[in-house]
Amino acid sequence: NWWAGMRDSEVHPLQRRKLGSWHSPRLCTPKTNVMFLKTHKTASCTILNLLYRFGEKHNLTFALPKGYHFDYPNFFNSRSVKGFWWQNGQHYNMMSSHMRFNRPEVQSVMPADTFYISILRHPVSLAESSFNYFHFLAPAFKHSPSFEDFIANPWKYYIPYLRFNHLARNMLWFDLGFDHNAEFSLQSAQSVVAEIQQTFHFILLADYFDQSMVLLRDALCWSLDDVVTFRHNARTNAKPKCLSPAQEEQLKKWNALDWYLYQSFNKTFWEKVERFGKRRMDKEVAILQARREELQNLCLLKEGKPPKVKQSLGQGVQRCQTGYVTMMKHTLNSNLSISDKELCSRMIREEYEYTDLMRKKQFPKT
Ligand SMILES: Nc1ncnc2c1ncn2[C@@H]1O[C@H](COP(=O)(O)OS(=O)(=O)O)[C@@H](OP(=O)(O)O)[C@H]1O
Repeated sequence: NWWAGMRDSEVHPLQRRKLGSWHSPRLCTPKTNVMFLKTHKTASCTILNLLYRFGEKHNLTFALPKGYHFDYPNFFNSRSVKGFWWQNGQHYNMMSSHMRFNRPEVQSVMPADTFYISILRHPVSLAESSFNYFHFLAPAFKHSPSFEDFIANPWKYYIPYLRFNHLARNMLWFDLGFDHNAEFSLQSAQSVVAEIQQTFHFILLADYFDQSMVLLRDALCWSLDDVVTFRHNARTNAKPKCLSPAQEEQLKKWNALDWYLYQSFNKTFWEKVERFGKRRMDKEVAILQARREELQNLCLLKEGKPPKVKQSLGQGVQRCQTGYVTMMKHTLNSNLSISDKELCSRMIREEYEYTDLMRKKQFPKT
């Protein structure tokens, strides 16, 4: 594909038509009002990075928290948006920091034509990531000698409604604003999924990150480089340690609400892929990966590169290890040109630093 590495700006509009779907899926207007519900341990920092980059590039305004989240784990309240009350009638384009979703409050802050997105991850790999990352925060994890012990007998360590214990059980359900300790019933799970489908226009899957980016780009009518990312917030010490099928089943049972949620949106995700076209998807994923590779080679020191993660259409669970986390940090190549340095710095900028920067831009005096 001779155009694989091209930036959109380098492609003449007439050529775009010839290139087909990747460069010009249809005559569309890029969406600039986007609400991203940032769920936990789901590649959400990687998505946040691309949203901040897009916002910065197009001078968009963000509904920002006073710190780095909207008073999490409490339900979102418009009062936790910096400046919302004293800047009466403030219009925001984007909102993307951690929160516990609360639809009416979010809708009171965001414009009516906002495009709502969120991201889920397979509950087995999510639980493992959460156990490692939140080991000292979630009481249930803190009191478990090991992940295996926790899986074998979660009720020994888990007290419902203890602050931060939601990180140990059905945390996606919690982040989406529902009761993560509720008994599973098909009827109520179906009605929650229906409610989420009514609110959110697209639910991405971390396990199929690249496919998610292709669909997101299509839905938002954005350019290729807008959705090319480096992996953020990844562990450096992730040695693979497989869980047995029985342990995986136990985790799915323990997180029955999240498992139902994941299965439901996994189904609709692949229906979307079907409509998009499987061959078209494969082609566009390849283009995305080639561009990421190109940008990694340009931007990152070799030893700072994130590990390659294999993603294939048929594969679900990413099996992992236990232990305590150290996070991967990207390091820029030296001697980049000024413009490349700017581009690369944006791509590696972490959540806190980027949030501070956007806050400074929007509130220069505070
Ligand atoms: N591109 C891409 N594809 C797949 N997975 C990815 C990607 N980017 C980040 N990650 C993984 O997401 C985990 C971090 O998630 P978050 O950024 O949501 O964490 S946080 O809740 O904001 O702390 C963390 O998972 P674990 O490494 O398993 O802990 C990251 O490795």
